[in-house]
Amino acid sequence: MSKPPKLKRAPLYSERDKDNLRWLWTRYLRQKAPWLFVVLGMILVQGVVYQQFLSMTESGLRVIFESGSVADLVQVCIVVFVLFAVRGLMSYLVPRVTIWISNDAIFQMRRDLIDHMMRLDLAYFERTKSGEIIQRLVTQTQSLGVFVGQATANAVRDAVTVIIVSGYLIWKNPILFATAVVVLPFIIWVMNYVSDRVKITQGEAETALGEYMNGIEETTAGMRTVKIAGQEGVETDRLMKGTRSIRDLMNRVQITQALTMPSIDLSSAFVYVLVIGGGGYMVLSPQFDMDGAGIITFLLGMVMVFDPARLLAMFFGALPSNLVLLDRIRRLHDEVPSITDKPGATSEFDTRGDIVLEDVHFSYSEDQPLFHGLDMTFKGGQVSAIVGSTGSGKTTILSLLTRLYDTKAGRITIGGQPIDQLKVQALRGAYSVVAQDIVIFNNSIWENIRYVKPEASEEEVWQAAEKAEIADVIRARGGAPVGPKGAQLSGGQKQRIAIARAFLSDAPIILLDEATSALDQATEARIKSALDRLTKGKTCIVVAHRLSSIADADRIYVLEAGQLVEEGRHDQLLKQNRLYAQLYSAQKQGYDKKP
Ligand SMILES: Nc1ncnc2c1ncn2[C@@H]1O[C@H](COP(=O)(O)OP(=O)(O)OP(=O)(O)O)[C@@H](O)[C@H]1O
Repeated sequence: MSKPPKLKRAPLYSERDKDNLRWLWTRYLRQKAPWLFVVLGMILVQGVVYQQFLSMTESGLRVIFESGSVADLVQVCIVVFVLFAVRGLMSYLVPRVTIWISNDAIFQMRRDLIDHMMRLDLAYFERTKSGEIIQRLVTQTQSLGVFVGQATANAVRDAVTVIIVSGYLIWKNPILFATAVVVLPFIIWVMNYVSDRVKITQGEAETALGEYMNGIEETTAGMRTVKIAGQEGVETDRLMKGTRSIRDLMNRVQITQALTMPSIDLSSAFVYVLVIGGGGYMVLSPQFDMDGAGIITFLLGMVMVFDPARLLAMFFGALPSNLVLLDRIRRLHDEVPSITDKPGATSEFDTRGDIVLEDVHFSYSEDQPLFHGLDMTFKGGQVSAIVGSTGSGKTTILSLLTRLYDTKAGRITIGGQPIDQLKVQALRGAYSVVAQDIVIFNNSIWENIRYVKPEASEEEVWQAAEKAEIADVIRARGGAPVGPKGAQLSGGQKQRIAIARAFLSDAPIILLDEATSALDQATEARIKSALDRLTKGKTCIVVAHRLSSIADADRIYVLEAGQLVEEGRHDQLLKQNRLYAQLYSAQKQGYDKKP
């Protein structure tokens, strides 16, 4: 086995952890403060019950050793029974309240994370592995919630028991107690050692788990490609590598945590020996006021301190892992969306006006500039087409128009109004998009169409389906779900669902990004006439590879590596005999050659 890398020290309770805990408290727990006080009250009762139990035991023992009165003994037994009944009741009520508090905190945390995630920019999802997001929303919130609720309440109960019982023991016999706690520095040292290592390794384990989940997501989503390419072995190896590293890291975390218990056990054995030895000496020596009942009670007290102390040690062993989880969750919360409504943003704009790009600069990353000074005008009410070689930036223009990304410089206006002065929802609501990556849910086709307009009537949905030539497929399939991501549908059927959605939402601006690329020519021709009806009188921007499909566009823009190199109508561009004409004749030859 390779040697694990040397671990850096990570403070148990850093400034960031303090800040995260404050955040957790103010957001999710402070509102429940009255209930937390109730829990604390019940925990205090439990602690006092223990102290009373000790005191009653001592009295009971004295009754046995000294007075021998059966009536007194019965009385002591009844009180001890009542004390434990009270403790039992508290042991039922405390988890009841804390389970409710923790599950509600998990619920609120998940709700906030979902809300926040929905506001984040598309860019966040394009750089973050989906496994990581799933992990935060599912497992990390769950573990943290349980820890915050039940584990913390138990730890407080244990701490209260330790404090009250120790206080009682100190009051009874400070010298013997001081003798018993000489092992304390050793326990503290072990706890520090454990938490340092757990904290670092837990962070690595969470990252590995996120990658593993992401791997599963990618492999299952791409199973068609995996199978056709015969890459099952490669994918198995990839996932196994993930599981192996999770196993190794979890071994490291848990083996380190397991160090806590034996060291506590060893310390407790040491303490018992000291108490029996020291206490025995005190009983035997006349200069101390200590009798047999006293030393038995003291030993019992030490047992009662050590059990909760062991549990407290376990709690502190698990604390660093949970601080790591809290930090991961907080980091998702700290992601700031940049595409939001500006102050004074309006929903009022001329959706039928011209869409103008003025001196637009944009790049996905600093080292790969895409547009530097792009000017374009998409006339309101007309059909404009963008063509160009692959990767020239066609789809990116549509992403900028819908503010999935913002320009780095320059501006985009609709009807003269800059789009970043508009409410994002109002802007996006003005578009119907039929794109290449169609999102299909595992629901019926009918429900999939209705997704864009849940309030639509049954008739409207059917009309849209008829126009997009998908109604027959709906009749044939009935309400059967279409499989995850529409796996049971053909590419053309998915495209027709997207087109039906565009018909249904009936937005004033239509963006078609390779909208008919997966259709056969006969269906494309039929849908083309429906699309012509859909786009009539509306502003329509079409991104197309198949140039024949945009020959009648009012204006065609030709892009090359982010630069606008030509623009005009189809016949004008053919006459210019430059890039467009070359692309067109290359495609035409390709079609002509086809049998
Ligand atoms: N989300 C992204 N993050 C980083 N780079 C991206 C992203 N999307 C696209 N790119 C890059 O930006 C460039 C333009 O991409 P875009 O999708 O706009 O091209 P396109 O002309 O629509 O191509 P195609 O015809 O192949 O669909 C490409 O080099 C692409 O690799």
